[in-house]
Amino acid sequence: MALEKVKGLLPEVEVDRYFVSAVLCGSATAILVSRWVSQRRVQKKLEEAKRRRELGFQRMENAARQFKQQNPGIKAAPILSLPLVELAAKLRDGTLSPESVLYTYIEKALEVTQQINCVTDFLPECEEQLREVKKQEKGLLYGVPVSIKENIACKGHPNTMGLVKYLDRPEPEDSVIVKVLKKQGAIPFVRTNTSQGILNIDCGNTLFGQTLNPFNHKKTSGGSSGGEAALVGGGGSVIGIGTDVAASIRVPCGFCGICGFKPTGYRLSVKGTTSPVEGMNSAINVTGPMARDMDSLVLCMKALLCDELFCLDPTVPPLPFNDEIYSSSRPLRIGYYDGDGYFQPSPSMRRAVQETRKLLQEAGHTLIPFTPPRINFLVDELFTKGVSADGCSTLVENFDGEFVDVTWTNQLRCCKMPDLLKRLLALILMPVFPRISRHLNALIGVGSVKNLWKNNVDRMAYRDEFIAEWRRLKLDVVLCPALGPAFNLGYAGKLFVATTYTHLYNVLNFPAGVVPVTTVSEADEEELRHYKGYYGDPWDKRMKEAVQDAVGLPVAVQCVALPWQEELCLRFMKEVETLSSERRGRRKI
Ligand SMILES: CCCCCC/C=C\CCCCCCCC(=O)NCCO
Repeated sequence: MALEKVKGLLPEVEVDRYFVSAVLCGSATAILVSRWVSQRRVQKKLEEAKRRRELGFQRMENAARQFKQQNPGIKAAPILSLPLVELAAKLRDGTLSPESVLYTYIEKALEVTQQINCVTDFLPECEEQLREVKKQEKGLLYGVPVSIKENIACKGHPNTMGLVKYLDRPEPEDSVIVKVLKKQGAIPFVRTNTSQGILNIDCGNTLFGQTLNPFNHKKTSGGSSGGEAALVGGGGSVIGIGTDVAASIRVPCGFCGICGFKPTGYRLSVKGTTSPVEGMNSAINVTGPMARDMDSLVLCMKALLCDELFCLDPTVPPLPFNDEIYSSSRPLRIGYYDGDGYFQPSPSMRRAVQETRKLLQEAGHTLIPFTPPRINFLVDELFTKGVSADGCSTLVENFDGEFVDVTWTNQLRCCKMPDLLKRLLALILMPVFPRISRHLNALIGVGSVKNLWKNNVDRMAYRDEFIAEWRRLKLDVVLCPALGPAFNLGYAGKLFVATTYTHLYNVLNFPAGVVPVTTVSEADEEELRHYKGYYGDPWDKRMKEAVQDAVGLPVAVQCVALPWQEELCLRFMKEVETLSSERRGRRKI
């Protein structure tokens, strides 16, 4: 009846059924064919990139082999075991030649990447740089081979972030950070793997594959600077540079048992580095050093904070490294917390903080409990809503036409959901899983420019509140958990929100770094069996599964200072490193 009525309202037109079916079938075929053609194109590009990558590896392998044959007396082990400070000193005084160090590290990096797939490409121009450094005045990093995360521009190489669409865009010039490193005599020699699109704490993409943890191949190296952390942790590089907008230096460093430092945004240059959501300012993207020990991080920061940096990027404040603050031994007032109220720490994360707190107290510092204010508001309203202010459209566009890596499918599905569905699901989930419901709501974004400005105002107010509490307690620094231990493969891409411990300090824009202090014990593993999480929801269940089977893996703590107090933060990190390594030494006796 109703259909008849509607028909009656429509103008009388002769419809040729065969013609309509032909048009529909033709359109469907055209769509399928064009999709197939574009997938073939992507596939071809992927294969070509893999072939080029292999050729690059072979070329460097040959160069290293040739050098070794010509210099049979050079032993790798004594070079590879030198911490950066000693290595740099030996290079400067001529005890070691830049060639011997570079080719030794090339060989080692090849060996490490064959096991855990952490290097994306070798930089053949490192051989030219080898000749170049000899012509210039010896800098603080004279002759030191340096590894670079793949989203930091090296002239002639694309910043792909594991996305095929960027393969054809070689960078026209080095990033400022790379230029400064070269000015200081360093030799960038490899680029390292990232998560696809660099907004993930895993490290896998369809271009370069999955990077594994150097200590346990069933675990991820973490991300997004996971290639860097795995290479340094595996001994294939003595110093590397990563980027961090939420976790990407600190999480992989924690997972791979090395030190990593995220300075205040703008203290180091990000010119020439690609960010996961270009233009987004709700969490600040930074570059920072990653290395096996604290002295290496400090030497790298000293080298980077030089006139060359201030001249190449005038948006960086001209603040050279302040040795007086770094060298001070004045006792500190240290705030601490072992859980943030959003994601319950794993037993080893909490123990790492508690044991470090005790060591610091015994060393004469004052430890004061500290609670980050309004954590749900910070995570859902300021971080997640801020990062996805555009309803995730910038990020989703990045994945258009790409084969999506398994480490991303879960999260991308959430991001791609129509707003109405996100809202509906959030409503349904609210009574049972309130945390997941709030997250879904946040992924809708802010809706208007006016709301984005309001979000910015809220962020500033939150920062003032945080600083006021810090000041009320007269704190110098804060000690808190670093996410860990390394997740089992397949979990990181489903546990983005476990980055609360780190992304808080990108929203606040405070300097923060991680230092490994302990390893997972049998007792931690046993305690994990009773882990319920703060909410008992599917995320908590996943977290428990993610960190299981980790006995012996490294666990770090996080050290934080107020903005622009990089030197104080590094001093605190160094103290934590010294105290925990002394304790480990005592335990061995
Ligand atoms: C725009 C979509 C947002 C999706 C959901 C946001 C929630 C959590 C995201 C946290 C993931 C952080 C991974 C680490 C990112 C990072 O620091 N990248 C370095 C970039 O230089």
